[in-house]
Amino acid sequence: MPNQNLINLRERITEIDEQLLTLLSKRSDIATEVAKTKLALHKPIRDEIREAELLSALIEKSNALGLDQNYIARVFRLIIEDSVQKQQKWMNQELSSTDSSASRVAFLGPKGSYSHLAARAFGHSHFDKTIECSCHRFDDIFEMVETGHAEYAVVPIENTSSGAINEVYDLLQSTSLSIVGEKIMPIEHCFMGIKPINLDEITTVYSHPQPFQQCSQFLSKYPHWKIVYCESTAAAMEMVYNEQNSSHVAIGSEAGGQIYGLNLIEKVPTNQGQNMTRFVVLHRKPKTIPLHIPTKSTFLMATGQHAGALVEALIILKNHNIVMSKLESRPMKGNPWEEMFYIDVQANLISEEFQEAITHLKSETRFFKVLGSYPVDGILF
Ligand SMILES: C=C(O[C@@H]1C=C(C(=O)O)C=C[C@H]1O)C(=O)O
Repeated sequence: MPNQNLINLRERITEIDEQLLTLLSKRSDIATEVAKTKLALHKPIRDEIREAELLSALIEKSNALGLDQNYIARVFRLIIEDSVQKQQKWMNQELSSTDSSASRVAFLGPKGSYSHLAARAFGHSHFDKTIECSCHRFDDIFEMVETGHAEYAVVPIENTSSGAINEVYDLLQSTSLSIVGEKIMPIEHCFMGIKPINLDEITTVYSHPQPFQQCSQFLSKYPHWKIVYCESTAAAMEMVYNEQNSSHVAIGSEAGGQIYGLNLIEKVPTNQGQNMTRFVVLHRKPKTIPLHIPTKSTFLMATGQHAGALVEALIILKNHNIVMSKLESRPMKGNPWEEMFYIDVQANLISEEFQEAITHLKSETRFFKVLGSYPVDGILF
């Protein structure tokens, strides 16, 4: 016979839990109202400043109430994450009911940049009509898609010579968008000019610092060339076109140069034989990829800070026979001494083994989020 005191106490807990549920449901309804307002105001769903203010106020209050602040931070991060997901889902439904036939693709401009070429290649291979949305900054690209001003974003994530593009990794931490494709583009630098000339006729070379760095060995053979740094390879090509001086050339892509009416003079060898950039395609809704298509998935996780925490998480992948193809880490937003891990695996979100691994990983990590499953190298399903 259970003790009456215990029964009474449990009744009180049950009652409080029910009140918590009602409050969570009320909070969630208000979040949908917030999403409606944001859609009307063209604002993105996620507001990191508001989240940080909310969390620090709650942590302060939790101290005063004698509650553990890590526990409170974890609980409220989960509540906020759920609220963001719900709002994004609601916004997706609204936007898909007013979808236009043309697809808008956002990328880092200006036109003629390598990102533009990647966005264009993606658009051409998937839609009848693409509207190109050139943006000045990476966060503008994410915002365009989050707010429904564009359907897809094409952003570079890593380059074989210069490594990870940290700004993009950091934006992936807080975005509500999903990765739905990847595209690996060879980056071939070319001398582009207003007419074909011999290399010894060149006097001035325009480009972005990166191509200069990537081609430095070849360029050192021509020490008399004047080097002029520009904001982008596209800006360099525009400059050469505007000057109409045949001894001035730009280093950029052949296709980018054609946009500015320039001709290919010669390809420029890079110091490292193969120069490639991997782009990812982002969309508001995740895609389901059939199991027979070779698929990759990317997820984020933050492990606990005890010894061997990362190893334990990776062993879960091994135990489920999941091959990891990439591991990157970046400081966690709002918590710079903790690391967020970005992991690419050769697995499909709908596969049984990956689902099982996810269940285990969720129980072993402090934060876990799948960014998406997508066909290997470029084919958007
Ligand atoms: C509800 C909002 O949207 C998002 C969700 C939040 C929350 O659930 O508290 C806070 C900020 C936003 O990232 C909001 O902007 O207030």
